[in-house]
Amino acid sequence: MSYLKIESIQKTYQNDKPAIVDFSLEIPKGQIISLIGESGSGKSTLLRIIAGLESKNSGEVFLGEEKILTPKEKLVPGYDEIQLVFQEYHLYPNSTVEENIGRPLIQYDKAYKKKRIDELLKLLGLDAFSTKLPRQLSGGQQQKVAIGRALSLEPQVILLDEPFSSLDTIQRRELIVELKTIFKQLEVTVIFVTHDLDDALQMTDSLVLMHKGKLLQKGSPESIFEKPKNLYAAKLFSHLNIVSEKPRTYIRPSDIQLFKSVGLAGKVLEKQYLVHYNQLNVRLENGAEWLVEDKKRMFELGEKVCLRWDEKKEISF
Ligand SMILES: Nc1ncnc2c1ncn2[C@@H]1O[C@H](COP(=O)(O)OP(=O)(O)OP(=O)(O)O)[C@@H](O)[C@H]1O
Repeated sequence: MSYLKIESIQKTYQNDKPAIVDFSLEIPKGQIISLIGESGSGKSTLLRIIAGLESKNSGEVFLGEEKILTPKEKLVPGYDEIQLVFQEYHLYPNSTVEENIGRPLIQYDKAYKKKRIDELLKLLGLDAFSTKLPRQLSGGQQQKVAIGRALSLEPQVILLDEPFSSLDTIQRRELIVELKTIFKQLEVTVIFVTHDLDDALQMTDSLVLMHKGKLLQKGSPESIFEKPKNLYAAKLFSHLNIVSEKPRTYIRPSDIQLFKSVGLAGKVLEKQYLVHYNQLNVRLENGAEWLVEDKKRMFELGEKVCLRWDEKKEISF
């Protein structure tokens, strides 16, 4: 049974084009999904609507049986059960780590508060930093404090709005792996908003693509990679080379094999060393420029290279 149910949400900010267009999605309890979309596609607006922090023109959000009310319908907007975490940590700079985590528990019994803070410090590996101030921590640790604070009220749903964007790649990867384990352990339902496909894939194998306010495609990375719904969905995964003799047909660099002779001939214009291959920019005889992957690092600048691929790998729209 779906736990978080988003039904036909429509949202237009005043005098503007629609930010969310007929968006529906059902997420089972404890599932982690990544919501991917370019800037302005409506991701943050959708999260705020789910959290009950933003008005909408029509549609409903349900958490289990409970209908999520908008700020106009509820005296105190938002829900303890649904917590939003942002890119900016919004920590209290003069409060310690444990004080920051315990902030939402201000009205709770002292003993419970202490127990809950200790649990979260341990869960997040922040025990050693409990009396430190936010500025004494790394970016990744500060974000963990913000997530600890969001977890303090034992929410059912965590909405992560590009929470790792200000961290460097290594910090981000480590934090994603760590948090994924924690979220699974807590059986919390998570929507992870990002514009970075790699981050999304590290977090989950359940993707939702959002484009211009609409749900474009959802499913596993494999299914979207193999059958992208449009050019935007396809390009999220890799560059696409245009197969010029066929209308609206493309081939991915990773699906092209390179040979010294026989195949579509071209000349290496540029060579870029990447971790697993050299990326070549090849000018074909018809003047088109293609990106290909030289996995054996065989070809040099100016050299002739011949390209072949399986037609079944071509993507057409
Ligand atoms: N408070 C607001 N008032 C008016 N328009 C807004 C407001 N917030 C967002 N918008 C508009 O709604 C659309 C969706 O914005 P939103 O921030 O939800 O997208 P996003 O996918 O989260 O983008 P980003 O990745 O840049 O944060 C954009 O056209 C944006 O300009």
